[in-house]
Amino acid sequence: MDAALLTPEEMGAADRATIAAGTPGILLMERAAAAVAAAAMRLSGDGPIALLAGPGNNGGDAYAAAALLKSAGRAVRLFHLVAKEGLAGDAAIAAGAYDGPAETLSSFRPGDFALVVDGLFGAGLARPLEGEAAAAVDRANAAPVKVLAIDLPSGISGATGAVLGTAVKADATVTFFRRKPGHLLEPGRSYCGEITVADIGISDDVLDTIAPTTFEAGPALFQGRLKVPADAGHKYDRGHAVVFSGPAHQTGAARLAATAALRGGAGLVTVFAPASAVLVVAAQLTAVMLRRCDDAAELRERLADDRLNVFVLGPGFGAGDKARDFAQAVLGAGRRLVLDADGITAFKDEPQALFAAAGEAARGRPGGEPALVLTPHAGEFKRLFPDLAAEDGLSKLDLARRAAARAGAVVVLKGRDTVIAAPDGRAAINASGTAWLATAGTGDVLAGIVAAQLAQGTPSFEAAAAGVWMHGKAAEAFGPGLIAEDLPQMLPKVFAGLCG
Ligand SMILES: NC(=O)C1=CN([C@@H]2O[C@H](COP(=O)(O)OP(=O)(O)OC[C@H]3O[C@@H](n4cnc5c(N)ncnc54)[C@H](OP(=O)(O)O)[C@@H]3O)[C@@H](O)[C@H]2O)[C@@H](O)CC1
Ligand SMILES: [K+]
Repeated sequence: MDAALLTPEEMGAADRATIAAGTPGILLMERAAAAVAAAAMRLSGDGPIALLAGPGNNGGDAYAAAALLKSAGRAVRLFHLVAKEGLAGDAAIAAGAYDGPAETLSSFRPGDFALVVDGLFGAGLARPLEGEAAAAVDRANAAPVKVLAIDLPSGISGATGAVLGTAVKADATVTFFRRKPGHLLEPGRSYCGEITVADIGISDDVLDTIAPTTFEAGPALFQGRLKVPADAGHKYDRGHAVVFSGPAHQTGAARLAATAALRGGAGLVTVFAPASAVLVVAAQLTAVMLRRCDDAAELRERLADDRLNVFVLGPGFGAGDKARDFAQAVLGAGRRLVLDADGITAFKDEPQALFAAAGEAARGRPGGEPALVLTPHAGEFKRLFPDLAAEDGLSKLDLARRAAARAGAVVVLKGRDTVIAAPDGRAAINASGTAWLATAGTGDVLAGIVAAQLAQGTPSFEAAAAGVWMHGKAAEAFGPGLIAEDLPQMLPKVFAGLCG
């Protein structure tokens, strides 16, 4: 449960369960404030600190942090959106215990301070910022002053990462117990700066009843399900992945995916190429094998070999009838399929045919496990799910979840904050990677790495989450100047970090 991300409602439930079990709310607030004060000391040097306090418990944290900083001898001034008398509950108690200077938010001038601590809104943000609060945020953002956000930068939705009205651009954010989706989803992630998760004494046991369904895509989520090569294992224990190549003039994408599948841990990888492309592909492959596969009839013959357990279709393939026929043949044979790029586009006029085949294939698998993994970027997503893409107010998390449920597939909605969603409602947000991943061919590599995890027998949701995370880590390991070909070569480093 270390990977869990809590929605603001789930965080409220964690808070209430902890209070009901005997820890007073004001104690949680004091611990939260202690973590904020420690970060503020670190960030402010010896300079003066402004604390902005909103109308709820986020403001309460600001009052309690102000009291701690003041008693540590620091120069603090507090600016409030609502006077003390307007506060309730723990926030009122914290405000009552603070005896330092407090002024209205309209008199806040960021230039007077070394650090601004943002305690305007956190998990309780319910609508766009406006008026005095929005003006204060805009002043802070325009000034060359460091900002530390309490829980979330004010204006960022904890549930979706969206900016509501305007939002604080923080250098650092201190949150409590577990992060929220808004800390990892863009644009929220870019507004948070460096994120610290403070332990305020909420027990992990509360998660048993909350049963979170959103996670960070990282080892804490998938490591227990990942297959690492066994000491005495045979290459067939690690599966046999097949990547379909396009015609002779576009084989590069399949070769990239195939190399990535091999480096990603598949025991064997074969490229299936049309007769016209066989010589071109053969000239450029070594450990990856090659077979001719011209049409659906030939593919059905090849599918009689049930050691071929995972297929990648789409990179450089062409988005015509053949892509649809091949995808349906693979799913019809009950094999797992990573459908990417042209493979996705091929179904734009009849997505239901794909979803029906995916549903049928899943029903034939143990536990109804999804057989199809879709890896669209935003444009491809729109082709398969135009109504969802057009609907207002859906976060990337909502989009991927709704699509996964409809398609009976694991959906990997790609981007800087890739979301992986399963039909059962679980979703993961990836935070690994660098801006250098936005380059040609990296999607082909991702499809190959995901296929490798599937080939080894990792369940579809975890395999997709692991593949996305590894892909990002490979980019981080390479650093600047990355092109797609560099990613597979970085995978040994990623595995070294994972397997020790
Ligand atoms: N959970 C935990 O374990 C712990 C949580 N802690 C802290 O509590 C924080 C959550 O506190 P919270 O629930 O009081 O919400 P918070 O963000 O302070 O704001 C709610 C207030 O803002 C108002 N309001 C909303 N939007 C607005 C807008 N645009 N413009 C103007 N007003 C707006 C809203 O008004 P209403 O919607 O009711 O009209 C309500 O009055 C959390 O982030 C963390 O810092 C810690 O103390 C330790 C333990
Ligand atoms: K805040």
